[in-house]
Amino acid sequence: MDGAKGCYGGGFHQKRVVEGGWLKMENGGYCGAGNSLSKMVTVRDNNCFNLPLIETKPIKGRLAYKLYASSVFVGICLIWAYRFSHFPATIGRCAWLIISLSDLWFGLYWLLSQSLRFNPISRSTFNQRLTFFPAVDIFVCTADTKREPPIIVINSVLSVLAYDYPPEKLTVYLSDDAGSEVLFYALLQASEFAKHWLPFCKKYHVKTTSPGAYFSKRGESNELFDDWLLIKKLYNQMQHRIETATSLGGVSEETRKLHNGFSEWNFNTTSSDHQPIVQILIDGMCSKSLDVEGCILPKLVYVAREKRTHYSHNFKAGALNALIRVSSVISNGPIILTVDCDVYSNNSKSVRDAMCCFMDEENGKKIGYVQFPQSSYNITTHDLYASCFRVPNELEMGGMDANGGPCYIGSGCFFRRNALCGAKYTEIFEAEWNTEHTTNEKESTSVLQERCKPHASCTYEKDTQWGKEIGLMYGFPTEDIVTGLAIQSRGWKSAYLNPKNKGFIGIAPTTLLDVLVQHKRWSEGHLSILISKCCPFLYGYKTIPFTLQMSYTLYLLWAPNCLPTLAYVIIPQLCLLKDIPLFPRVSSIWIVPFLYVIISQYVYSLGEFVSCGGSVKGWWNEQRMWLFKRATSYLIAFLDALLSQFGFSELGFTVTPKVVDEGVLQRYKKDVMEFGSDSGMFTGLVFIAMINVFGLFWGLKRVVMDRVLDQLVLQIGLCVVVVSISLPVYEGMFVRKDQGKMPLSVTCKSVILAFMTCVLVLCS
Ligand SMILES: O=c1ccn([C@@H]2O[C@H](COP(=O)(O)OP(=O)(O)O[C@H]3O[C@H](CO)[C@@H](O)[C@H](O)[C@H]3O)[C@@H](O)[C@H]2O)c(=O)[nH]1
Ligand SMILES: [Mn+2]
Repeated sequence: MDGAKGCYGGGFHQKRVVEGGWLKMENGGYCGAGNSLSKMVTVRDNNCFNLPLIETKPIKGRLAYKLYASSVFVGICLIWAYRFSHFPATIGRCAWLIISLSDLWFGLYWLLSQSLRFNPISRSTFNQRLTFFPAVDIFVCTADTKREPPIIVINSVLSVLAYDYPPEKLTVYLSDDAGSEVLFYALLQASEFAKHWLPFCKKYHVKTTSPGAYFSKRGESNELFDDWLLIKKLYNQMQHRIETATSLGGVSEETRKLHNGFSEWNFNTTSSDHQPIVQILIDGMCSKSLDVEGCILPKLVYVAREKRTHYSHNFKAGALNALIRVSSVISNGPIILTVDCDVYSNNSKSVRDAMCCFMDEENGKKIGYVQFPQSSYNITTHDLYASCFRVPNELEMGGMDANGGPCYIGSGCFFRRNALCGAKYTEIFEAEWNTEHTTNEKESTSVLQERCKPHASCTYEKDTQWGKEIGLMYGFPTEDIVTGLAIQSRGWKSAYLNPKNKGFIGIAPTTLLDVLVQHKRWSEGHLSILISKCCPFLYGYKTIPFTLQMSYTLYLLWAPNCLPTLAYVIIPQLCLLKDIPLFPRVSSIWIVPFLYVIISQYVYSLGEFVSCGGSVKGWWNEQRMWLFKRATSYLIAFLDALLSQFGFSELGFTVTPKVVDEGVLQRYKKDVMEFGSDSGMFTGLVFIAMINVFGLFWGLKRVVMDRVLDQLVLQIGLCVVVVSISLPVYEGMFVRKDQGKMPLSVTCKSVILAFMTCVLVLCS
């Protein structure tokens, strides 16, 4: 059979060029060489009756929204007009200019945000109509056994192994960037437990197929009681063994004899320096890969790509690219699912749902990837750190979908392999689904493993397009967004699926600092995309719709938001001390657009939040995080992105911790904000909180003693808002006694700093 057909580059004849060991086809597609054994079938009848597999509906209430948005726009223009026409002649010119620019920024940013709100859509699938099941390769990646305990990783792996999908079509790959023997041991344990767990899930139609999550829920019916007890016991035993190995940081000599794979680890192996390791734990062919009921199990593969200290490994993007290549040798599924190690599958039908999008007769072939929302199971009632992404998940992603497709957010995303590997979409593209095993059945597992290793080596990518045009893109802390954008710029659409029964559930960070550090990485990554050649307006020029470019830009501009926000929480307050008005008098007609825009936008945003399922308190918490992120993470990210643009700062990836100690957890559960460490970020927060207290006192003093309310109302109002948003900060400084309170050093530093600033302003 012709080798070109083994690739997923399109079903027409291409001239092939060999580039870095990979075949490059004329239409821009890449694929692994060496899968020429595969047979291709073009599937036209994806279901018996040719009924649609997906349904797309607009989200309601758009006309009312458009009317409202127009009125806000008028208000914004009036504010701009006021700023322009009332430029002060003498004092306060500089402050006025800064606040005017901030108003200009906020207005323009609001305009961008409209691209997500005009025509959002939602999709539903008819997965029972699906009759053809292409092979799916599932990638789980982990990097750090301390921050990402093996038992969490194992639960994710088990959850995706147990998908309600033909098992011979599934292969699960675990990428271990920690190169840890303990994790290998844990996966070995999981491969044994899977033999009991998968039949159990099938028998009782378990939807939440992560055993940890499943057993933490109560209320099982009596009918499955015996089975339930038995399987729970097995799970607990496995958990115990894995946790013991984790705490010992290694496995015993006895255990090492259990599997040949342990020979890959010796005294010299460290997480940052080791040879490539590929171990097929369940190979789907021999009798060992049957479950206790005699049914076939999905394949399971452990991969630790080669790491050498003098080679940059490109973090998660590098790990996933190694998996793309290794998987092309072992299973070469035309669909790839990526999940993070802390994300488990919560809906056993997700693969079928995603497949509906790819196989839909009408629009399916254009779809390059299908994204599910990110949710977390450890969110407290009022979501203290705003980790729910409620409005983005429920509304904004649907808005992007209408504009050409959601962005890729790193986890819970199904890709068409060839779209991910650089193929361009063209009208004549015909999807071809591989229906048979691609591997040579006579080949032994160990030979196959050896054949995979070069694909996971450090040098493989040298002088190739990997990380540029093939696979996940390198050079950005947010590889996800830029990769999604690249795929869309190659002509593919994407789809967003948000079924009621959440597809994937992860773990949200549980301390303020973790959240801020995570947002720093994101916003820095976003800004570096915007100022690179991947800027949506350039990169997506003529290839993605203008509204989609706008939607991307809205996210990519997170970091610069710090400047106008900081201006708004510092300058009007300092101006209060000097009696400089920055807003219209209450008696002036110009106050109307200000009040209209401020009040209506607050009311609208509350309404939007509540209609997406949030609570009023949750909304308030989100407002607080809005300010905190802008004042800290975004500022540092902004500076870092600029520095790295000029080559002064190195790319990094701080892995978000998925576990915390008991005390922190208890406070988190009570919605008590966690400070506790001496971080520069907190110094900034206290500084702002104090400036606003001083401003408020001074303003009130003027009102009471000199009766000058008229011209300072909005400025005083602003202080009141910032002070009430910052209540947890004051509490952390002056009231709390627990470990999570604001460290005294931070309090002293920033109070003195704020005080000095105010004194300087007063004396100037
Ligand atoms: O060198 C590395 C670093 C990280 N990871 C993995 O990447 C995933 C995401 O890392 P995490 O620390 O959990 O980051 P988050 O901030 O939670 O991740 C969000 O943001 C990332 C981009 O910044 C995306 O890749 C993620 O999918 C998205 O959930 C985890 O599974 C890690 O194990 C690696 O495999 N190798
Ligand atoms: Mn994560």
